[in-house]
Amino acid sequence: MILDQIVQASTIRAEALTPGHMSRFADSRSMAHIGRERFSLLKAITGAVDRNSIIAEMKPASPSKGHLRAITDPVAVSQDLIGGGCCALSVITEPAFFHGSITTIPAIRDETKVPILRKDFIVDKKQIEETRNAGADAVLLITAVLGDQLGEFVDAARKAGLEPLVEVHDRQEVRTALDTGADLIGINNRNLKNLKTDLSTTIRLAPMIKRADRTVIAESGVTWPCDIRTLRSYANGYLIGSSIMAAENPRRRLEGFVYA
Ligand SMILES: O=P(O)(O)OC[C@@H](O)[C@@H](O)c1c[nH]c2ccccc12
Repeated sequence: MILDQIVQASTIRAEALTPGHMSRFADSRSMAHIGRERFSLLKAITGAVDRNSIIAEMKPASPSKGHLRAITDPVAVSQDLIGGGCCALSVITEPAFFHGSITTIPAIRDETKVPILRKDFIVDKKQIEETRNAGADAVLLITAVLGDQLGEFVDAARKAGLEPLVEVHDRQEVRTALDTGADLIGINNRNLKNLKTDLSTTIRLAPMIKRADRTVIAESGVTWPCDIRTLRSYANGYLIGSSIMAAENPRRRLEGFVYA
């Protein structure tokens, strides 16, 4: 199963993280911590009034789609997406299966005046510290990966000054996620076991989350503006990667979602 392989590779990388590695992105101007202003993902999602809240994802490749877009100039890509009206950026940092890199975050952070979400398979608390030092504002925590450790990781993220976005895919995972007190819950429409997407996952799970007064992000499989219209009464925001990255003009594709 692909998820097991990705988690295994992430675990090996995380075990190799040393304190020197974790602080290698620290801002030289302020020694231990980066000087970048902080941006709230929750506020960015719930604060948009005249547009849809889109988290645009910088993703070079994926196990399901293969090559999407070479990101040779991350600053240019991120500025293009911000110009297109996204409320936040998601940066995939997983190297082996998604061709991402943690270095993309420090490369763009000083120019980026929207929240930055680090998207990876977090399995070790050392990665939380690494995420903060890289300059991210929020971190993805996957319920299917962390299981009963989820609560601990939510607390660790908050302690590090990061907003956790907790990812779920079924009812049991929603219950686990709600128990941690997480404010932001991402419903992954993609089944990580067979990589198939089904937008009705959001329609099925969102009411449980809204009833608990939490914010819902619809993740994966949003391909066209009509998908936003389908999910509008269920989700507060949308996380979109492949459709934007594979478009000939990513900014224009993003604008279609923002103003759908
Ligand atoms: O490219 P899409 O179908 O728009 O999906 C984006 C995002 O939801 C997807 O990349 C994703 C959701 N959860 C993840 C966990 C790890 C890596 C990637 C992901």
